[in-house]
Amino acid sequence: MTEEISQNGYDTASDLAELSLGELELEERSSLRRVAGLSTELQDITEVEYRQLRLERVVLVGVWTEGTALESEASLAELARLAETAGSEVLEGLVQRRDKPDPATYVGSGKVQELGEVVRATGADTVICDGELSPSQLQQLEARLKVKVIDRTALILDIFAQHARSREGKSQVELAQLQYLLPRLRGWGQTLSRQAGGRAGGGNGGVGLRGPGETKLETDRRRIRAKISKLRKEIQAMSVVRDTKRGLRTSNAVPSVAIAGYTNAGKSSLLNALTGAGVLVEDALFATLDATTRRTQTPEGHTYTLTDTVGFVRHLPHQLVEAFRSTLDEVADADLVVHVVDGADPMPEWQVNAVREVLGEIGRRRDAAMPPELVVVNKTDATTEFALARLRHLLPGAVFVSAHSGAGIDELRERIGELLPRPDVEVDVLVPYVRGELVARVHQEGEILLEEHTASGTQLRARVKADLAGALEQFAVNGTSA
Ligand SMILES: Nc1nc2c(ncn2[C@@H]2O[C@H](COP(=O)(O)OP(=O)(O)OP(=O)(O)O)[C@@H](O)[C@H]2O)c(=O)[nH]1
Ligand SMILES: [Mg+2]
Repeated sequence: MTEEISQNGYDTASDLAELSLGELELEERSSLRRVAGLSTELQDITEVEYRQLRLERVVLVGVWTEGTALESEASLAELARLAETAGSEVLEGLVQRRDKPDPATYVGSGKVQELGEVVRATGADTVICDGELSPSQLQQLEARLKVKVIDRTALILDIFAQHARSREGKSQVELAQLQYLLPRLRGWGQTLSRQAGGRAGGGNGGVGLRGPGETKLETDRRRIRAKISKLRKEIQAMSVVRDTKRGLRTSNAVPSVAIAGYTNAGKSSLLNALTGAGVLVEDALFATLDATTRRTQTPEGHTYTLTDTVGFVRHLPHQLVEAFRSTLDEVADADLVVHVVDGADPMPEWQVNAVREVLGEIGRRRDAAMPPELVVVNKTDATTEFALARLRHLLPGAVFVSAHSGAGIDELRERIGELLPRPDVEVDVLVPYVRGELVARVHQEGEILLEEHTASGTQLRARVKADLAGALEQFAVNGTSA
């Protein structure tokens, strides 16, 4: 039977594995297990009414192929948060232990019936699967369950579609959605047009259906392909503007720091704590989709830029990585990546690995080395000493901060200052007082080794970047400016 698995296939290194596996009987392993505490909690009756108007009622289902029971539940809990972020009400979460997802129906075909019973009992109108399903898996599940079925990828794309604000962000999301839809066009075209019925239009097709809109779903692939290439060109044109802006910053020799990390880790909060930027902070996944750049200074007074970026998630749909290329390039082109980790998360190492995976993917695609990484554990105010000790051990060299209380922020400023590229050209110059702006630049961008005010100007020995060295060359003392 495909649904049974060999016992030693799951002996992971984790010390949790033994305990949780030991508790599970073989038979129970392949059954659908209810994950407790997943249902969306409603605050009061008015909220119930409000939600029922616009929300989907969803049942989540995951296939647990590896790792511990705890991990599989954490994965489904994250899916629940994603579903809620997209505006769904989570009624039930189920996990099936299996070697690998069933090629035909994702969960074992015998379990589809059980799942169907749960769907009917709870009155759900949508099933969300914790993975990326093939077009035919989606089709077959929908046919058997008689409700809409979407996968994790569609869910994440949906959240991005809801949160995109800028024209560039909207185009990027639409590109990703169309790429996702293209191979699924036939299967979805039938079921969607029937099920979405009267709710079509106004971008209100519900979870997984917002964005490109149904009329487009029913057009043929050629038109979608045409739209895809049009969007690609638009995004390309917009990223030229961005590159120019970035180019200006680099030619000014202002080092750049990119803040990357798992969604909801506190990246925007950290940007605010470091610069007082006032960027949107929200307890929601993927609150930030547009990169915000602010200038700030190291404790020594050197200016650098800090850019807040879109958050990552486990199994970030590759269509999004592709579509958000220009945004993610901010990270790849930075002089330093500040990798923010949510210290209060129950499985922070998952977050770290997922983020490093995406960073690695960006690096591979560009075939270039990624900038150095400074790991910052945030939310130290909201976690235990024990969890922090564990993280100190797991992430040597990390800085521990709380964007809320401000603890550790000064140390973080110092560490960033230390890790920024050092100016590498030593100059020995006498700058006339009328060129005070050059002296100011040396103070801002360079490192002063010696400064003296003489009758004919400011005498400076300093380390600066090549472009500033060029501007100072005319004032070199004894012609030794390099
Ligand atoms: N307790 C505590 N909560 C924090 C801290 N920093 C951020 N948060 C909270 O964590 C949530 C997410 O913060 P954001 O700054 O929006 O996180 P983000 O990484 O920018 O999230 P996305 O843009 O959605 O990927 C918010 O509810 C913040 O108030 C902190 O130091 N301590
Ligand atoms: Mg943010």
